[in-house]
Amino acid sequence: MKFKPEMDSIRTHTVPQWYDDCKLGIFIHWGLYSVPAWAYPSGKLGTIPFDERWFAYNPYAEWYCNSVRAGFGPTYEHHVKTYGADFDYESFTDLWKAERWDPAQWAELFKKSGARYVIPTTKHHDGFCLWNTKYTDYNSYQKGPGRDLMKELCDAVRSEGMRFGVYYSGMLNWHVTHNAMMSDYEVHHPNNITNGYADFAYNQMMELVDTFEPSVLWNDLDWPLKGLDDLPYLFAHYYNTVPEGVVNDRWHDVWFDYKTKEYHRGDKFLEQKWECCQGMGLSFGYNQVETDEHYVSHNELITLLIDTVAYNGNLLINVGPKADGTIPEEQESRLLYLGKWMEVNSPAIYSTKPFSRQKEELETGEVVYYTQNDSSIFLLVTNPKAGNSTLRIPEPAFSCDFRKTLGNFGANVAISEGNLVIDLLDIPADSAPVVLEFTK
Ligand SMILES: C[C@@H]1N[C@H](CN)[C@@H](O)[C@H](O)[C@@H]1O
Repeated sequence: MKFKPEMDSIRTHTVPQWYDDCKLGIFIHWGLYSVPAWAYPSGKLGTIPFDERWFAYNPYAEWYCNSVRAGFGPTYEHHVKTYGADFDYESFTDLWKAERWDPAQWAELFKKSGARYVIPTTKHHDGFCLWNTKYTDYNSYQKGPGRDLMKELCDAVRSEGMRFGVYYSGMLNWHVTHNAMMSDYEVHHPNNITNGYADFAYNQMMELVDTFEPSVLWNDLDWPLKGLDDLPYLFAHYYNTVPEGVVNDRWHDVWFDYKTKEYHRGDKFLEQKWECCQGMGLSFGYNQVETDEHYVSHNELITLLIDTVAYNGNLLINVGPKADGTIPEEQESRLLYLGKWMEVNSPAIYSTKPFSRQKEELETGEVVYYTQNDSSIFLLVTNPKAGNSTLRIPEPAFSCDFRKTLGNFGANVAISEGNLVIDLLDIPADSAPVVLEFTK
């Protein structure tokens, strides 16, 4: 076995090329919380103080159970009015049927979006498992849909040639703890997390590795503090089982292959491989309260991908399916639009590296990004003006030859008075970002 259960050995693992090259993944938050599918769209993570103002007004619909446990606030009031004060969260297993779910349809849509990996929630904070785990009967095979949702999805994703990863909520399990979490401290120090629970989480993670051989282990929030000594054994087993596997950075700083960001992106890492995850709206789980205005626009989604890739990141964009197994039209429409853009412009995305410059904001309002591969430099112009316009880029970062535009628009390129001058021609109204390729 190449990897031994000791951190000196684990630290020899490197990020496999596939993960660096693929750039775009699909996150899926689907679970019991998809039945009520209700949250107060209070604001983006990072814009609201991480105290009661966040936890009792949580825009994350997948936090429904905790929001109700708060005992006050809009979600609690909605629950009492809709289901009654005595309706406990576990009873949603009787209402979750997934009656319209076709995993092949999901996989086809994700493939069309240009995504190359898919990471579903196998168990979110509520503790309900979406695979036929032997460690609890609180799972989708024994209850609710009566199906091994993860096995069906894994097979469908892989049959479309995409990689399958697993999200697991290691630190939180609200089927085990029963108090409302109303502070960041409580989230990272849940009471009642015993050695027994740490063993449960370890055993489930090992079961996920052996059952699915996932390309990504995406643990969330943190790992049970009583189980930190188990992690070298988990990582060694994982890397020996899945040599091209990667793990994220939410394991109590014990180890990571790549760093993660969630919604707020701040300073990017650039030197360190990273991944940004977020919903298309304010929530990961489907929230029936959200309308199109809460969602990033179609072009903003593409810019999000560009702004991530230009800085050495991957974008893990989330899909929140409805309880019946259908994907909300607003989300499907954005994935198809992204996929159409990728059909033409993916050479500037897949298998690229950051350039010496990543982003420039021009005086005329356009924002220009750069990526590169071994033979080309790509210049990606977000929010280009409709019709014909001229971009002036002072002190250009390169003087190589303009090769072509990617897409149905024209461009004339010249160096003038030390500026790279680009005439963009025939840009449609409300255009998606446009890309020009230069030869090194
Ligand atoms: C991807 C997101 N991670 C946060 C924890 N930072 C979760 O609390 C949230 O529900 C979602 O799963």
